[in-house]
Amino acid sequence: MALSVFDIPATYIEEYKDRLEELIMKHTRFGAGNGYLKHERVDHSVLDSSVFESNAFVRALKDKAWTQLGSSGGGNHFVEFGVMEFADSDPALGVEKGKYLALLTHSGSRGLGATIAGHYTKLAKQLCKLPYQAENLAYLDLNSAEGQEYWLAMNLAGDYASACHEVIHDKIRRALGAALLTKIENHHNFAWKEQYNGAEVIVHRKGATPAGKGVMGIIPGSMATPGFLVRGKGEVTAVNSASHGAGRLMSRTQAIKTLSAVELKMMLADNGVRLLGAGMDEAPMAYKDIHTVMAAQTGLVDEVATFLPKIVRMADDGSRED
Ligand SMILES: Nc1nc2c(ncn2[C@@H]2O[C@H](COP(=O)(O)O)[C@@H](O)[C@H]2O)c(=O)[nH]1
Ligand SMILES: [Mn+2]
Repeated sequence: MALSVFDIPATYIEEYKDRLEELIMKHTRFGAGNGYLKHERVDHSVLDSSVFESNAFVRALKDKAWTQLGSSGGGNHFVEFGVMEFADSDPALGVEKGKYLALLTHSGSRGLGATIAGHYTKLAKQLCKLPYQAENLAYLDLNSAEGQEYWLAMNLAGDYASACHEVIHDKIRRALGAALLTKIENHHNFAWKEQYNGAEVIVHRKGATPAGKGVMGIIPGSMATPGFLVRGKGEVTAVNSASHGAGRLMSRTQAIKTLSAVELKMMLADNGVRLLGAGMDEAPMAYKDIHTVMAAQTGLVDEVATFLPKIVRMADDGSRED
Protein backbone atom coordinates (compact mmCIF):
# COMPACT_ATOMS: atom_id res chain seq x y z
CA MET A 1 0.00 0.00 0.00
CA ALA A 2 1.40 3.44 -0.83
CA LEU A 3 0.10 6.94 -0.25
CA SER A 4 1.36 10.23 -1.69
CA VAL A 5 -0.02 13.51 -0.34
CA PHE A 6 0.51 16.34 -2.82
CA ASP A 7 0.91 20.09 -2.33
CA ILE A 8 -2.39 20.57 -4.18
CA PRO A 9 -5.62 21.53 -2.40
CA ALA A 10 -8.37 18.91 -2.42
CA THR A 11 -10.67 21.30 -4.32
CA TYR A 12 -8.60 20.40 -7.42
CA ILE A 13 -10.44 17.06 -7.56
CA GLU A 14 -13.89 18.53 -8.25
CA GLU A 15 -12.46 21.12 -10.62
CA TYR A 16 -10.29 18.72 -12.66
CA LYS A 17 -11.97 15.33 -12.32
CA ASP A 18 -11.65 14.52 -16.03
CA ARG A 19 -7.95 15.38 -16.09
CA LEU A 20 -7.31 13.19 -13.04
CA GLU A 21 -9.24 10.33 -14.64
CA GLU A 22 -7.10 10.72 -17.78
CA LEU A 23 -3.91 10.61 -15.68
CA ILE A 24 -4.96 7.40 -13.93
CA MET A 25 -5.97 5.78 -17.21
CA LYS A 26 -2.73 6.81 -18.91
CA HIS A 27 -0.27 5.90 -16.17
CA THR A 28 -1.69 2.67 -14.76
CA ARG A 29 -2.28 -0.80 -16.18
CA PHE A 30 -4.37 -3.49 -14.51
CA GLY A 31 -5.16 -7.17 -14.56
CA ALA A 32 -3.58 -10.48 -13.58
CA GLY A 33 -0.84 -11.35 -16.08
CA ASN A 34 -0.88 -7.90 -17.70
CA GLY A 35 2.01 -5.48 -18.01
CA TYR A 36 3.72 -3.02 -20.34
CA LEU A 37 5.03 -3.49 -23.86
CA LYS A 38 8.81 -3.54 -24.37
CA HIS A 39 9.03 0.08 -25.53
CA GLU A 40 6.89 1.26 -22.58
CA ARG A 41 9.00 -0.34 -19.83
CA VAL A 42 10.76 1.81 -17.25
CA ASP A 43 13.95 1.14 -15.31
CA HIS A 44 14.27 0.78 -11.57
CA SER A 45 17.18 -0.18 -9.31
CA VAL A 46 15.23 -3.23 -8.07
CA LEU A 47 16.05 -4.85 -11.41
CA ASP A 48 19.77 -4.66 -10.46
CA SER A 49 19.23 -6.89 -7.41
CA SER A 50 21.93 -9.55 -7.03
CA VAL A 51 19.16 -12.14 -6.44
CA PHE A 52 18.41 -12.02 -10.18
CA GLU A 53 22.03 -13.18 -10.66
CA SER A 54 22.44 -15.64 -7.80
CA ASN A 55 19.16 -17.54 -8.16
CA ALA A 56 18.57 -19.22 -11.55
CA PHE A 57 14.84 -19.69 -10.90
CA VAL A 58 14.39 -15.99 -10.13
CA ARG A 59 16.67 -14.97 -13.02
CA ALA A 60 14.24 -16.60 -15.46
CA LEU A 61 11.49 -14.29 -14.13
CA LYS A 62 13.39 -11.04 -14.67
CA ASP A 63 12.08 -10.13 -18.10
CA LYS A 64 8.45 -10.56 -17.06
CA ALA A 65 9.17 -8.63 -13.86
CA TRP A 66 10.48 -5.74 -15.96
CA THR A 67 7.39 -5.91 -18.19
CA GLN A 68 5.08 -5.76 -15.16
CA LEU A 69 7.01 -3.09 -13.25
CA GLY A 70 4.60 -0.27 -12.36
CA SER A 71 1.46 -2.28 -13.11
CA SER A 72 -1.33 -3.43 -10.79
CA GLY A 73 -3.09 -6.80 -10.56
CA GLY A 74 -6.77 -7.74 -10.48
CA GLY A 75 -9.04 -8.41 -7.51
CA ASN A 76 -9.04 -5.54 -5.07
CA HIS A 77 -5.88 -3.85 -6.32
CA PHE A 78 -6.57 -0.19 -6.91
CA VAL A 79 -5.12 3.19 -7.84
CA GLU A 80 -7.17 6.12 -6.64
CA PHE A 81 -7.20 9.85 -6.11
CA GLY A 82 -8.90 11.14 -3.02
CA VAL A 83 -9.19 13.82 -0.38
CA MET A 84 -6.65 13.56 2.44
CA GLU A 85 -7.75 15.52 5.49
CA PHE A 86 -5.39 16.42 8.30
CA ALA A 87 -7.76 17.69 11.02
CA ASP A 88 -4.61 18.86 12.87
CA SER A 89 -1.09 19.66 11.71
CA ASP A 90 1.33 16.76 12.06
CA PRO A 91 4.77 18.15 12.99
CA ALA A 92 6.47 14.75 12.64
CA LEU A 93 5.36 14.48 9.02
CA GLY A 94 5.67 18.23 8.47
CA VAL A 95 2.12 18.50 7.12
CA GLU A 96 -0.13 21.45 8.05
CA LYS A 97 -3.80 21.06 8.94
CA GLY A 98 -5.83 21.01 5.70
CA LYS A 99 -7.36 19.01 2.87
CA TYR A 100 -5.06 17.82 0.09
CA LEU A 101 -5.13 15.84 -3.13
CA ALA A 102 -3.68 12.38 -2.45
CA LEU A 103 -2.95 9.20 -4.38
CA LEU A 104 -3.46 5.77 -2.81
CA THR A 105 -2.37 2.49 -4.41
CA HIS A 106 -2.87 -1.13 -3.40
CA SER A 107 -1.04 -3.85 -5.32
CA GLY A 108 1.59 -6.51 -4.79
CA SER A 109 4.59 -8.24 -6.27
CA ARG A 110 2.70 -9.27 -9.42
CA GLY A 111 3.70 -12.40 -11.34
CA LEU A 112 7.21 -12.30 -9.83
CA GLY A 113 5.97 -12.72 -6.25
CA ALA A 114 3.22 -15.19 -7.14
CA THR A 115 5.67 -17.42 -9.05
CA ILE A 116 8.27 -17.26 -6.26
CA ALA A 117 5.59 -18.13 -3.68
CA GLY A 118 4.30 -21.05 -5.77
CA HIS A 119 7.80 -22.46 -6.42
CA TYR A 120 9.00 -22.35 -2.81
CA THR A 121 5.67 -23.61 -1.44
CA LYS A 122 6.05 -26.66 -3.68
CA LEU A 123 9.64 -27.11 -2.55
CA ALA A 124 8.64 -26.79 1.12
CA LYS A 125 5.98 -29.49 0.64
CA GLN A 126 8.60 -31.80 -0.86
CA LEU A 127 11.18 -31.21 1.87
CA CYS A 128 8.91 -30.90 4.88
CA LYS A 129 6.56 -33.88 4.81
CA LEU A 130 3.44 -33.24 6.86
CA PRO A 131 0.14 -35.17 7.06
CA TYR A 132 -2.18 -34.34 4.16
CA GLN A 133 -4.46 -32.20 6.36
CA ALA A 134 -1.50 -30.04 7.44
CA GLU A 135 0.49 -29.95 4.19
CA ASN A 136 -0.11 -26.23 3.68
CA LEU A 137 1.87 -25.63 6.87
CA ALA A 138 5.04 -27.00 5.25
CA TYR A 139 8.01 -24.67 5.78
CA LEU A 140 11.64 -24.21 4.80
CA ASP A 141 14.19 -24.02 7.60
CA LEU A 142 16.02 -20.69 7.51
CA ASN A 143 19.17 -22.59 8.45
CA SER A 144 18.99 -24.55 5.20
CA ALA A 145 20.23 -23.47 1.75
CA GLU A 146 16.64 -23.61 0.42
CA GLY A 147 15.36 -21.50 3.34
CA GLN A 148 18.03 -18.86 2.77
CA GLU A 149 17.31 -18.85 -0.96
CA TYR A 150 13.60 -18.36 -0.26
CA TRP A 151 14.25 -15.57 2.25
CA LEU A 152 16.24 -13.61 -0.34
CA ALA A 153 13.69 -14.28 -3.10
CA MET A 154 10.76 -13.26 -0.86
CA ASN A 155 12.51 -10.02 0.09
CA LEU A 156 13.18 -9.30 -3.56
CA ALA A 157 9.44 -9.75 -4.19
CA GLY A 158 8.73 -7.26 -1.37
CA ASP A 159 11.20 -4.74 -2.84
CA TYR A 160 9.64 -5.27 -6.25
CA ALA A 161 6.15 -4.55 -4.88
CA SER A 162 7.52 -1.28 -3.41
CA ALA A 163 9.14 -0.47 -6.75
CA CYS A 164 5.81 -0.94 -8.56
CA HIS A 165 4.18 1.59 -6.21
CA GLU A 166 7.11 3.97 -6.66
CA VAL A 167 6.86 3.84 -10.46
CA ILE A 168 3.10 4.50 -10.42
CA HIS A 169 3.40 7.36 -7.90
CA ASP A 170 6.35 8.94 -9.72
CA LYS A 171 4.67 8.85 -13.13
CA ILE A 172 1.47 10.40 -11.78
CA ARG A 173 3.20 13.02 -9.60
CA ARG A 174 5.34 14.17 -12.53
CA ALA A 175 2.37 14.31 -14.88
CA LEU A 176 0.52 16.39 -12.29
CA GLY A 177 3.52 18.67 -11.79
CA ALA A 178 3.03 18.33 -8.03
CA ALA A 179 5.41 18.26 -5.08
CA LEU A 180 5.12 15.73 -2.29
CA LEU A 181 4.03 16.80 1.19
CA THR A 182 4.53 13.30 2.50
CA LYS A 183 4.70 9.72 1.24
CA ILE A 184 3.95 6.52 3.17
CA GLU A 185 4.51 2.98 1.92
CA ASN A 186 4.34 -0.31 3.72
CA HIS A 187 3.81 -3.99 3.08
CA HIS A 188 1.11 -6.30 4.31
CA ASN A 189 0.88 -10.08 3.87
CA PHE A 190 4.66 -10.24 4.30
CA ALA A 191 7.24 -11.58 6.78
CA TRP A 192 9.81 -9.61 8.76
CA LYS A 193 12.75 -10.52 11.02
CA GLU A 194 12.15 -8.81 14.37
CA GLN A 195 13.38 -9.01 17.97
CA TYR A 196 11.04 -10.15 20.76
CA ASN A 197 12.24 -10.90 24.30
CA GLY A 198 15.83 -10.74 23.09
CA ALA A 199 15.30 -13.35 20.38
CA GLU A 200 15.13 -12.95 16.62
CA VAL A 201 11.80 -14.23 15.28
CA ILE A 202 9.97 -14.14 11.95
CA VAL A 203 6.74 -12.16 12.13
CA HIS A 204 4.31 -13.00 9.33
CA ARG A 205 1.65 -10.31 9.07
CA LYS A 206 -1.16 -11.89 7.08
CA GLY A 207 -4.05 -9.44 6.86
CA ALA A 208 -1.99 -7.10 9.03
CA THR A 209 0.42 -4.21 8.73
CA PRO A 210 3.38 -3.16 10.92
CA ALA A 211 2.37 -0.85 13.78
CA GLY A 212 5.52 -0.52 15.86
CA LYS A 213 5.86 2.70 17.91
CA GLY A 214 5.86 5.65 15.50
CA VAL A 215 5.58 3.43 12.40
CA MET A 216 3.25 4.98 9.82
CA GLY A 217 0.60 2.85 8.12
CA ILE A 218 -2.45 3.11 5.87
CA ILE A 219 -5.72 1.33 6.65
CA PRO A 220 -8.19 1.69 3.75
CA GLY A 221 -11.93 1.08 4.05
CA SER A 222 -13.37 0.56 0.57
CA MET A 223 -13.91 2.50 -2.65
CA ALA A 224 -16.60 4.64 -1.01
CA THR A 225 -15.68 4.76 2.68
CA PRO A 226 -12.80 6.47 4.49
CA GLY A 227 -9.32 5.10 4.91
CA PHE A 228 -6.91 6.16 7.66
CA LEU A 229 -3.32 7.27 7.84
CA VAL A 230 -2.19 5.86 11.18
CA ARG A 231 0.79 5.91 13.51
CA GLY A 232 1.61 2.69 15.37
CA LYS A 233 1.58 2.59 19.16
CA GLY A 234 3.98 -0.36 19.43
CA GLU A 235 1.60 -2.72 21.25
CA VAL A 236 3.77 -5.77 21.88
CA THR A 237 0.86 -8.08 22.77
CA ALA A 238 -0.39 -7.45 19.20
CA VAL A 239 3.13 -8.14 17.87
CA ASN A 240 3.47 -4.46 16.84
CA SER A 241 0.72 -4.95 14.24
CA ALA A 242 -2.66 -3.60 13.16
CA SER A 243 -5.25 -4.56 10.56
CA HIS A 244 -4.35 -3.46 7.04
CA GLY A 245 -7.88 -2.78 5.90
CA ALA A 246 -11.53 -3.17 6.73
CA GLY A 247 -11.45 -6.76 5.49
CA ARG A 248 -14.14 -8.61 3.60
CA LEU A 249 -17.61 -9.11 5.02
CA MET A 250 -18.67 -11.35 2.12
CA SER A 251 -16.87 -13.75 -0.18
CA ARG A 252 -16.53 -12.65 -3.80
CA THR A 253 -19.12 -15.23 -4.87
CA GLN A 254 -21.61 -14.12 -2.21
CA ALA A 255 -21.09 -10.47 -3.18
CA ILE A 256 -21.68 -11.14 -6.88
CA LYS A 257 -24.80 -13.21 -6.11
CA THR A 258 -26.43 -10.92 -3.56
CA LEU A 259 -25.35 -7.28 -4.02
CA SER A 260 -27.32 -4.82 -6.11
CA ALA A 261 -25.71 -2.77 -8.88
CA VAL A 262 -28.30 -0.04 -8.24
CA GLU A 263 -27.29 0.17 -4.59
CA LEU A 264 -23.62 0.40 -5.63
CA LYS A 265 -24.41 3.19 -8.09
CA MET A 266 -26.26 5.12 -5.40
CA MET A 267 -23.50 4.65 -2.86
CA LEU A 268 -20.88 5.91 -5.34
CA ALA A 269 -23.05 8.91 -6.24
CA ASP A 270 -23.76 9.73 -2.58
CA ASN A 271 -20.02 9.78 -1.87
CA GLY A 272 -19.01 11.58 -5.08
CA VAL A 273 -16.89 8.62 -6.27
CA ARG A 274 -16.09 8.02 -9.94
CA LEU A 275 -15.39 4.33 -10.52
CA LEU A 276 -13.27 3.05 -13.42
CA GLY A 277 -13.53 -0.73 -13.67
CA ALA A 278 -14.20 -3.22 -10.82
CA GLY A 279 -16.77 -5.98 -10.48
CA MET A 280 -19.63 -6.26 -7.97
CA ASP A 281 -17.34 -8.33 -5.73
CA GLU A 282 -15.51 -5.08 -4.92
CA ALA A 283 -18.60 -3.11 -3.93
CA PRO A 284 -18.19 -1.31 -0.57
CA MET A 285 -21.07 -3.38 0.85
CA ALA A 286 -18.84 -6.49 0.52
CA TYR A 287 -16.46 -5.01 3.14
CA LYS A 288 -16.74 -4.63 6.92
CA ASP A 289 -17.58 -1.27 8.43
CA ILE A 290 -14.20 0.51 8.66
CA HIS A 291 -15.32 2.60 11.67
CA THR A 292 -16.03 -0.57 13.68
CA VAL A 293 -12.65 -1.98 12.63
CA MET A 294 -10.85 1.23 13.69
CA ALA A 295 -12.73 1.35 17.01
CA ALA A 296 -11.50 -2.18 17.73
CA GLN A 297 -7.85 -1.16 17.36
CA THR A 298 -7.53 2.12 19.23
CA GLY A 299 -4.91 0.40 21.40
CA LEU A 300 -2.77 -0.39 18.36
CA VAL A 301 -2.71 2.80 16.28
CA ASP A 302 -3.46 6.54 16.45
CA GLU A 303 -5.40 8.08 13.56
CA VAL A 304 -3.39 10.87 11.92
CA ALA A 305 -5.49 11.76 8.86
CA THR A 306 -8.42 10.46 6.79
CA PHE A 307 -8.57 9.61 3.10
CA LEU A 308 -11.81 9.74 1.07
CA PRO A 309 -11.58 8.00 -2.33
CA LYS A 310 -12.94 10.07 -5.25
CA ILE A 311 -11.60 8.54 -8.49
CA VAL A 312 -11.01 4.81 -8.23
CA ARG A 313 -9.49 2.51 -10.84
CA MET A 314 -9.52 -1.29 -10.51
CA ALA A 315 -9.28 -4.19 -12.97
CA ASP A 316 -12.47 -4.54 -15.00
CA ASP A 317 -13.21 -8.16 -14.38
CA GLY A 318 -12.80 -8.60 -10.64
CA SER A 319 -10.20 -11.26 -11.48
CA ARG A 320 -7.61 -12.83 -9.16
CA GLU A 321 -4.95 -10.54 -7.70
CA ASP A 322 -1.55 -11.75 -9.06
N1 LIG B 1 -9.60 2.83 -0.58
C1 LIG B 1 -10.03 1.62 -1.02
N2 LIG B 1 -9.93 0.55 -0.18
C2 LIG B 1 -10.34 -0.64 -0.65
C3 LIG B 1 -10.87 -0.82 -1.93
N3 LIG B 1 -11.16 -2.14 -2.09
C4 LIG B 1 -10.80 -2.74 -0.94
N4 LIG B 1 -10.31 -1.84 -0.07
C5 LIG B 1 -9.71 -2.08 1.25
O1 LIG B 1 -8.37 -2.52 1.05
C6 LIG B 1 -8.11 -3.65 1.86
C7 LIG B 1 -7.10 -4.52 1.14
O2 LIG B 1 -7.12 -5.80 1.70
P1 LIG B 1 -6.37 -7.10 1.15
O3 LIG B 1 -6.55 -8.12 2.21
O4 LIG B 1 -6.98 -7.54 -0.11
O5 LIG B 1 -4.96 -6.75 0.93
C8 LIG B 1 -9.47 -4.31 2.07
O6 LIG B 1 -9.51 -4.97 3.31
C9 LIG B 1 -10.42 -3.14 2.06
O7 LIG B 1 -10.63 -2.67 3.35
C10 LIG B 1 -10.96 0.33 -2.78
O8 LIG B 1 -11.40 0.27 -3.93
N5 LIG B 1 -10.51 1.52 -2.28
MN1 LIG C 1 -3.49 -6.64 -0.28
